[in-house]
Amino acid sequence: MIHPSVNSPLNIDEEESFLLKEEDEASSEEVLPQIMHLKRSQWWIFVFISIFFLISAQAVAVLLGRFYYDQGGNSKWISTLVQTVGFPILYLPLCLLPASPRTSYCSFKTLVWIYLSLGLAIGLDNLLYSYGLLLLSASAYSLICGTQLIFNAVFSYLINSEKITFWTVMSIFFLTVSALVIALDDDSNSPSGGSKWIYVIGCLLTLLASLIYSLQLSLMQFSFEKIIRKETFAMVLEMQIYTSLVASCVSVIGLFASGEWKMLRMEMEEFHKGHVSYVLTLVGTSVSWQLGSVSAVALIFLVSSLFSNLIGTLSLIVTPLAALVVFDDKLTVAKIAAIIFAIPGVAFYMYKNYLDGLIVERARESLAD
Ligand SMILES: Nc1nc2[nH]cnc2c(=O)[nH]1
Repeated sequence: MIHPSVNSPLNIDEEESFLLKEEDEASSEEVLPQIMHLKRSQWWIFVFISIFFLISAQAVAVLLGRFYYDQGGNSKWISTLVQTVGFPILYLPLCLLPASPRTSYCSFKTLVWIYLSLGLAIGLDNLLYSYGLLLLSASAYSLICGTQLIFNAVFSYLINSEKITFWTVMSIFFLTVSALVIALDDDSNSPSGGSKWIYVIGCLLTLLASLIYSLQLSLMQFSFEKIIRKETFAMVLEMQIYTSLVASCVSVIGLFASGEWKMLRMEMEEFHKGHVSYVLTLVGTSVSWQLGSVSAVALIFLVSSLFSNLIGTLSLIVTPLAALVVFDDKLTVAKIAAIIFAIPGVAFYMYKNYLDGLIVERARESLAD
C-alpha cells in the first residue's frame, strides 16, 4: 500500500516505528518509489482523480452494456471481451510517463506468473459478471455484488494483514445497506423471465464472481506490496495492460470455441440503431471499462484493494441514478435512500485513511526532532 496505512494491530508507537522501518528499507535498497515523492496533498489529488474515473467510467460502461443488450446484442463473450480489450489505449500514457529505473524486486518469470494468474481470474470474473447481468435484474445483481465488500475485508485481513478498524466495519456496513436498498427496489423485471432455477443459477454465478473479484483485488495489492515492490505509475499501467491482455485472450478463445462469433455479423445487421451505432457502442464500452479498471488498479496501488472495491461498489449504486437520465428510469425513494447510506460508507473509509496519514506524519516529525 502506497498510502502509509496501519496493517497490524500494534499500538501507536509500534505502528510509527513499523511504518518508518518500511520506508527506511525502501530507501536503503535504493528503489525509492516514485510515489514516495508525492506530497500528502498530491496523494489526495491522485486518489480523487482515480475515484472520479472509477465511478464515472464504470457507470458509463455498465449503461453502454445495457444499451447493447437493449438494442438486440446478445453475445456473452463479446460482453466479456469488451471489459478488457481496450487495453492498447493505455500504451499512450505509458509512453508519456518519464522513464523509471527498471529495477524490480522480482524476476521476469515471476511477473509473467502474476500477470497470467491474475489475467485468468479477471477473464473468469468478467464472464461470470456478464452472465450475472444477463440472468438477474439489476437490483438483485447489486445486492449480491454488495457481498464483495465482506469477501474483500476477509481476504484483506488474511492476505494483506489489513487491520479491520471500527471505521472499516462502519464503511462496509453502510455500503452493504446501500446496495441492499437498491436491490429491494426491484422495479425492473428479471431478465430470467421469472424462472426460479435460472434466478438461483444467476445468484450463484454472481456470488462466485464477487468472491473471485475480491480475491483478485487482494492478490493484486499483495503483488504490488510484497512481490513487485516497484511502486511507480508505470507499474500500475503495466499491471492493467498485461492482465487485460491475458483476459482478452481467454475471451477470444471463448468467443470462437462457443461458436458465438458466427452470430456477430447478424447481430450487427439486426442492431436496432444500425451498424455504426453497434461498433461505437462496443468501442465506447471497451474504452470506458479500461478507464474504470485502470482507476481501480490505481486505487489499490494508492490506498488498498478494499478501498478500490468500496468505490467500485459505490459506482454500482450510482449507476441506477445515471440510468434515470439516460434510460428515463424512475426516481424512487429507495434510490435516494441508497445514496444517503452510501455517503457515510465512503466517508468513514476516507476518514480511516486520514487517521493513518496522521500517524505517519507524526512519526516523521518525531524522527526529525
Ligand atoms: N465481480 C465483479 N467484477 C467486476 N468487474 C468490474 N467491476 C466488478 C465488480 O464490481 N464485481
